Amino acid sequence: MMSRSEHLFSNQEALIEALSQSILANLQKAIDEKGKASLLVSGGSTPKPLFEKLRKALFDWDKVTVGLCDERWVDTSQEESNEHFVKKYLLQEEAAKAHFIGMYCKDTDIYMAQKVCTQKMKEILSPFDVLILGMGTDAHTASLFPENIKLEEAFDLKNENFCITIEPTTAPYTRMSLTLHAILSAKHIYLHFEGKEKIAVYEEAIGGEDIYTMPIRSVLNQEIKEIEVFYR
Ligand SMILES: O=C(O)[C@H](O)[C@@H](O)[C@H](O)[C@H](O)COP(=O)(O)O
Repeated sequence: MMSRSEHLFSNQEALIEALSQSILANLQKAIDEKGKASLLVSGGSTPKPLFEKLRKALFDWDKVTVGLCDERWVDTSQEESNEHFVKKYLLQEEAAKAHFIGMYCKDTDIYMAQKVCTQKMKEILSPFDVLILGMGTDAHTASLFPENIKLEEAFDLKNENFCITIEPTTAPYTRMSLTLHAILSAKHIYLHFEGKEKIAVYEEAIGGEDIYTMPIRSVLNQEIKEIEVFYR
């Protein structure tokens, strides 16, 4: 049976240090095996200090391609864009040498974009080596929001689409999200969250079954892949 491994920290510095070391070690393993690595990251406010740490690491960043777990469908010049966020906080200093493949395609209708994104990700980023998820206090992960009409399709492991459009009813912006199938295809999956409120959400998530009310459960309570939880 696959499991969750939990890494609980008492302060942010120790968490970021351990998480960044673990991520870099797994990227290095991929580079040793196949000469390149892919790193899928999430948006939100939590990853900022992690990105600021990672970007300083002396590493073969030119062998790394960075992609996204989800994107808000706004122009990449806007602060709300995850592409904007990743370019601003991760792809700097040493990590400026990394390659980047975003989800947003300017002149494509978002529903067509599902196909374009899936194709791009399968060709360039897959197999995913390292994937880092976040979690909202409503128990969403990537852009898989609770009680959303698209969740059934997003959770269907026979659905080979990597990307799905979601219109959250509880959060702004139409989104593009990785599907569960895409998330669980990653070799190393991390969940990173911080704060008491999210710890309570996490405890509730691992204690229950309904993945539609708490989408993070689809990742936490499955037996296909191990998930490493870094939290404080
Ligand atoms: O683009 C997004 O919205 C994210 O990828 C999302 O899934 C995020 O990880 C959580 O919302 C947590 O966000 P915070 O770190 O801001 O709480």
